[in-house]
Amino acid sequence: MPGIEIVDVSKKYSTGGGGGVQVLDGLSLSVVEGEFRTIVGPSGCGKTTLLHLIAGLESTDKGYVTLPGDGQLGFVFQEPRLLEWQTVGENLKFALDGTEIPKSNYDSRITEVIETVGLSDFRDEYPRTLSGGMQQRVALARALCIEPDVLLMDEPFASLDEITAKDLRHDLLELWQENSITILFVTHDIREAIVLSDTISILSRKPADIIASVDITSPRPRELTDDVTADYYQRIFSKLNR
Ligand SMILES: Nc1ncnc2c1ncn2[C@@H]1O[C@H](COP(=O)(O)OP(=O)(O)OP(=O)(O)O)[C@@H](O)[C@H]1O
Repeated sequence: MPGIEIVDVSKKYSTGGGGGVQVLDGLSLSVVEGEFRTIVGPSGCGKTTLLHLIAGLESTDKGYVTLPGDGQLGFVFQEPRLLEWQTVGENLKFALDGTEIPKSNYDSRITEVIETVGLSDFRDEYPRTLSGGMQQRVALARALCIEPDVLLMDEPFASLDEITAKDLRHDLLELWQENSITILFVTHDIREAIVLSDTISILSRKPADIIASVDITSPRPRELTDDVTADYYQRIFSKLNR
């Protein structure tokens, strides 16, 4: 089934001094529908730019992107980016307002998604009263409540402590397995990528190209400390470091 198709995409940012920064130059990538794909690559190579182009937050100079299903898209950033003056429930309602989902379904949808991320008792709380990990759970709930076909995740666990990140990785995999969502995940953490992904695509320095895509075939659940994780790490790191 067609998933995310990124076809011959180029992007150059203009800079103050003229010239500009060519971040992507004819990049193509196919992600199968329902796949969990992770992108790793050197800092500044264009990973966030790629997610922004897929989400339509930036426009491409050349090439195009197609999405599976109705193209409904959820985005989870490194920071939760919640509306501080709205409760957890209101934050989700705000996201639903941008969709075709009938208003009469909002309440049940919000109840279901908040329960899924384990925050049922916090629906009427304001973000500032929640820990960083709980806020990131709300951000995940907000992305999920719109019934996305695609979830784009830009280093979503990078600012969390390791225990919280581990819990969230576990929950994310469960959610992904229960709902047929195509996930494109960006991380600096190669071991995190191995624990989560079906396939890891390694980007070069900018203008970014795909150096290699490595299928992770070991059975889930996987741990950061597994021997097989260490083997994949060596393989991926050596390609990344070329
Ligand atoms: N709006 C912008 N205007 C000009 N240059 C930009 C803009 N956004 C990003 N860049 C530049 O484009 C390049 C790619 O940035 P991007 O954030 O996509 O990389 P990244 O791989 O996500 O980086 P990191 O891993 O450090 O988060 C960088 O050199 C960055 O400075």
